Amino acid sequence: MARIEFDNLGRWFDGGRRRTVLEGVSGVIEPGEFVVVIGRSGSGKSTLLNLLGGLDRPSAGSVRIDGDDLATLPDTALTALRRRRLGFIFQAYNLIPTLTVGDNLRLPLSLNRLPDHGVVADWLARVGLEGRERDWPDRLSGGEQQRVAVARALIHGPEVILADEPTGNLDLDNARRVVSLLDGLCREQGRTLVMVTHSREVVGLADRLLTIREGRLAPAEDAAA
Ligand SMILES: Nc1ncnc2c1ncn2[C@@H]1O[C@H](COP(=O)(O)OP(=O)(O)OP(=O)(O)O)[C@@H](O)[C@H]1O
Repeated sequence: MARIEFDNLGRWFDGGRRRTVLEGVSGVIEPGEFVVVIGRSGSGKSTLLNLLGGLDRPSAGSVRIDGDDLATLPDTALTALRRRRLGFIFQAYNLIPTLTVGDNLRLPLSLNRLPDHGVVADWLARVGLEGRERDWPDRLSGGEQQRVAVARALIHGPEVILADEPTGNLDLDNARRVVSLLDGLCREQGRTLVMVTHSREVVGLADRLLTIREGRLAPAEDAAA
């Protein structure tokens, strides 16, 4: 299972003047942990998540997954690692609108050369959407679309799930359902879950909290402050 180590991570953007978004962020996420990332709007949470998932490259420092530094992996190896070992969930669901629900779920299977053999139907049942395989994503409610996105993130058996405000567009009931599904499935299968959220309720479910304050990691002892 994947161990994520990040060391002295920095990310800045050079416009007219340099804008530092993250600085000196270090830590380790152990296999099977549920880690929640919190912090004010604009503090750098999504930036950190994108760096951990290899969707963005750091300006300084490193991210290692099982010792492999993402920055030194060739693009093809990084793509393969993201595709096989990571699953992503976003606030806006990001289902492919021109594919049915079933085909959205088949995509990570075919990208990883895994057979379907009832896997899609099985995952739809797990997220409470049995029989919706032939529906188009836009015929589903927001909560249903996000549950498809949960299934799509997990269906190929990735070791790590990275979720960026997965409940940001949902009402409270749907938010609770999506989070308990994700938490339950990840725990049942020993997957690591790293979730950015503004929800205090989600914080209570997590094993550990990372608080980002103006681009830096707050010390653990005052993380809840
Ligand atoms: N490509 C970019 N160029 C310039 N600035 C950027 C870029 N990407 C992000 N930023 C800036 O980095 C800061 C942190 O953004 P980030 O999305 O990580 O914050 P966040 O904590 O996830 O915020 P929110 O809770 O509002 O989603 C913001 O001020 C943002 O404008």
